[in-house]
Amino acid sequence: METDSGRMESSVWLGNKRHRALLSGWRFSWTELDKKNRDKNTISLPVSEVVAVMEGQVEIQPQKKVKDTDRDFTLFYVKRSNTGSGKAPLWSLGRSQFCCPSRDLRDQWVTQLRIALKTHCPSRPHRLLVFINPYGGKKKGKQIYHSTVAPLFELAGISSHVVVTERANQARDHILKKDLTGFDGVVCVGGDGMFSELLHGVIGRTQQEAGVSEHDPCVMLQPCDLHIGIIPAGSTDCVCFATVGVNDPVTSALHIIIGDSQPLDVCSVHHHSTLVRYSVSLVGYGFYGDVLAESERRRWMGPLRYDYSGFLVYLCNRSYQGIVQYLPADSQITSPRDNSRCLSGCRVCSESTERLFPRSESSSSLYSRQLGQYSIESEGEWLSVEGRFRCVSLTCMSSSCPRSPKGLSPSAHLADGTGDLILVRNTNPLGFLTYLHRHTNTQDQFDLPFVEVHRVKAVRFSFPPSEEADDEDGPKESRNIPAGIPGDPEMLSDAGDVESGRLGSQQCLAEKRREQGMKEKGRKKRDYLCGLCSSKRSATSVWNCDGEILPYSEILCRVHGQLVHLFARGIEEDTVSRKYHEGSRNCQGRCILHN
Ligand SMILES: Nc1ncnc2c1ncn2[C@@H]1O[C@H](COP(=O)(O)OP(=O)(O)OP(=O)(O)O)[C@@H](O)[C@H]1O
Repeated sequence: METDSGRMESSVWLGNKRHRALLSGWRFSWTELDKKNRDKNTISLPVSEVVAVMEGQVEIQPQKKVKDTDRDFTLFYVKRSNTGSGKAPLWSLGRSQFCCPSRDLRDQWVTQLRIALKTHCPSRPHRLLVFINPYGGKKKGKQIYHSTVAPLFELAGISSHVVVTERANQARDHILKKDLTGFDGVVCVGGDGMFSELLHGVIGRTQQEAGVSEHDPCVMLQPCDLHIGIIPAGSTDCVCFATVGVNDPVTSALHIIIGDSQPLDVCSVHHHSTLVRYSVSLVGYGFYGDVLAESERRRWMGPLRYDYSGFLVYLCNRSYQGIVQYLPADSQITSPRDNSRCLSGCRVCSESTERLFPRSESSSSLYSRQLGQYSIESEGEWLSVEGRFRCVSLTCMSSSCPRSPKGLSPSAHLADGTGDLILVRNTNPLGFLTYLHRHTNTQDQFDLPFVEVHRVKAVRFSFPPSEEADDEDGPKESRNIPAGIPGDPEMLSDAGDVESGRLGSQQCLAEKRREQGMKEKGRKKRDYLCGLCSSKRSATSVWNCDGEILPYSEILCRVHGQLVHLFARGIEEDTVSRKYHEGSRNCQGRCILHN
């Protein structure tokens, strides 16, 4: 046996096999030895992934059993298993039971490992406030928490205060108003709606305490200290998937236990001088707004309502007029088309931490200095795009989900202080279907003539002055001809109208009448299909903000870099993401795989 500060080595037994156990700094390993004392297999893990060290022979699954033997100790740790489906690895609770030659040595191992845990994992939570939505997803929130998560928290020595919600917004109000002294984090057991409640509560409370007005879009919001954990138990768990890589309660619970910390950009949405909501995944107008509005009317259908509504809205074939202004981010740093992916330990995001929070003697004083200087108007040049759009989307993350493993914007970063603005101009139904379908396969959804994507810091959406009250089928269709889009039949026919008008020949007029007749027919067909949707055919859509309908159409969105922290570490690398990088020609060595 050998010990010195932070290092310990000795023989131990696992079952009937002799091993050499070694604790060296931030790693603990055990190596099987053969009869001639030669090394066989080694298992090595970072101390930060040790969940607990217990004296005796301890089991917690299927139920807790403790045999208080003299020479044994049991180690619980994070174990990864590949799902084989290209997703990030699932985490489960690994367990190894060590037998030492003496009780003294056992006690030394337990002490040294616990000291190492304290030294190398200072940010683990000790006390958590947990909100369970009993009606989220398949209504299994309480069961998931009590049978799967609570035993893990107990094993790790985390005490939790559990609130089972009785109404919507109870979790948000609790965080805003109640005393939270002593809590190291808040956790939701539910879906994206529950996460959003915690997000609004945590940001709102932090700004109240700092005396910052959330309504001012130019204000520098105060970053939040209280971490947020998500135990996925909803029908949509996109935020969990995009920040952990899988929707699995055990994986998420283990990330919370070991105190992982993932900063996250948040987008504030304003209408004039009022804060409307915060968003982390999607602020979407047009198609995504219509699908949400449609699905809200069909809540009785359960999770199936999203597919059904998506299908109906697609058939309606709608597009909407608007002006999108955006403040571009520095394109020298990253671009939404650089084929990189924001994975665990992302260099782009950590360099952005340096940019957003440069080291200084007092970070708070730096913050207050920046507060006075920031102005959306003065930051660079706003660019403007006007036209008719199938959808306008802004996302602060890839927004990947099990159905769309690459997400809305595959190269978006979780914490670089930017969002990706995706503009899908009006196109024919087949073109739009191609765009939607590319979210589910490896093809580039931005490589289409009617799609553009920009990395941005802020976005404004408004209507052209003459369009606000107009109906979609009024004369404006011919007034606002979107910029020429090669290969788009619908756009080409509009451009043809203008050309024929200039020639003024009888032949062209006859041609134009024929085309208008066809358009009329097409419109009748669309009107019929729209009749299937419950909503009235309208000149404007609604905004879908992380699954909530916004009450305003004209909005200003601003991205706040690393405003909150989740108990997560981003998506761990898997074989699919490696293929994705290897296939890329534009990577320029910025993605973490090339670090
Ligand atoms: N006890 C409750 N009763 C009614 N609504 C609640 C309750 N607790 C939370 N909510 C609300 O329910 C909404 C949906 O919850 P959650 O996201 O957990 O489940 P979900 O099944 O994924 O949601 P969705 O119905 O949006 O798909 C949230 O917006 C939340 O505000």
